[in-house]
Amino acid sequence: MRDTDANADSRQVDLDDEGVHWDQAMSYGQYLNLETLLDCQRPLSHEHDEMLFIVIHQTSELWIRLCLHEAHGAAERIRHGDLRPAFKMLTRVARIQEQLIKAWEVLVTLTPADYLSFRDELGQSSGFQSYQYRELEFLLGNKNARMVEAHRAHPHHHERLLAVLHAPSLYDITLQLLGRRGFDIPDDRLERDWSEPYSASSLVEDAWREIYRDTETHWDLYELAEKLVDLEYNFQKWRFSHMKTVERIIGYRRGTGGTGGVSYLVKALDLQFFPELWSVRTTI
Ligand code: HEM
Ligand SMILES: N[C@@H](CC(=O)c1ccccc1NC=O)C(=O)O
Repeated sequence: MRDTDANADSRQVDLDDEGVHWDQAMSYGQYLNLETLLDCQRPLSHEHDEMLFIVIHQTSELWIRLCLHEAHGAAERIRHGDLRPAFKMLTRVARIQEQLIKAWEVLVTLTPADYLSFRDELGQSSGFQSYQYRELEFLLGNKNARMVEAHRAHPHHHERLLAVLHAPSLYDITLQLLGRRGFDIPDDRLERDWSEPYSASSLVEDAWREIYRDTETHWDLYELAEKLVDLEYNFQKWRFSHMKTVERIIGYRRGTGGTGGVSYLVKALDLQFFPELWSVRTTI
């Protein structure tokens, strides 16, 4: 049976009725700088799957860019005790992290042989050199001055990483807020060499215990604690998925960045951002 004219019409939007602006001063592509963006995918090999590898990394870097924007914004609000906008930003970070975690499902469609077909092209480059990832780790509180060395050749990235290394992390800022709210936070957690890794304190755990036990009184601090736990929980999920994906794709080969590969990624799973927010769960 042939389609009637009416049926055929219903399969197309009538653009004349819509009032579409055909000639725009500012176009979609201009606003989003699409020509530049879509000119950034330059595979080095002729292997079909290298495009996937590039796009996964580039989209991840874009999401991390937004995570940094939101997490810096949240830190600034927490510094001023303005928690509601901080919650909104931290919730957004958690949603972005879900996207980053989901992306592994696309990447695992790459078989070991697919990846090995262009791996040599990568030389000694590695995710280890992701300056945005390192900034996010520093901002959340995983401080390690040696990680900055990998960025010596790029003064701009090097300087920025040093600045974030030497600034209080999201957790340091949170503990300062707890101090201002009357909790007994040790002086050496309120002011210290911020470039040093944070070490857990039983007084800080006591403070979180009080907040978790009496949520009615400390509702906003309890909510802040849970937002931070969401963030760390998602971060660990990302690290774990990365480690398992790497194991699935390159097995126990060494990494292009010079580490042991999977063994290095397993060690990174032990690094905690907000230690007392986890330990308090045993003592509450
Ligand atoms: C086939 C896919 C991948 C493989 C085989 C792989 C492998 C590795 C290995 C072996 C390391 C350890 C450093 C080294 O020696 O190279 C590493 C680190 C890293 N990779 Fe990947 N990776 C893959 C995909 C990704 C993706 C999609 C991202 C997203 C941005 C990413 C981000 C990172 C980061 C940030 C590090 C540093 C982690 C840290 O220092 O804790 N990797 N990767
Ligand atoms: N470290 C990876 C290489 C790698 O994955 C990579 C190389 C260049 C740019 C990003 C990468 N992704 C994450 O580490 C490997 O050993 O195969």
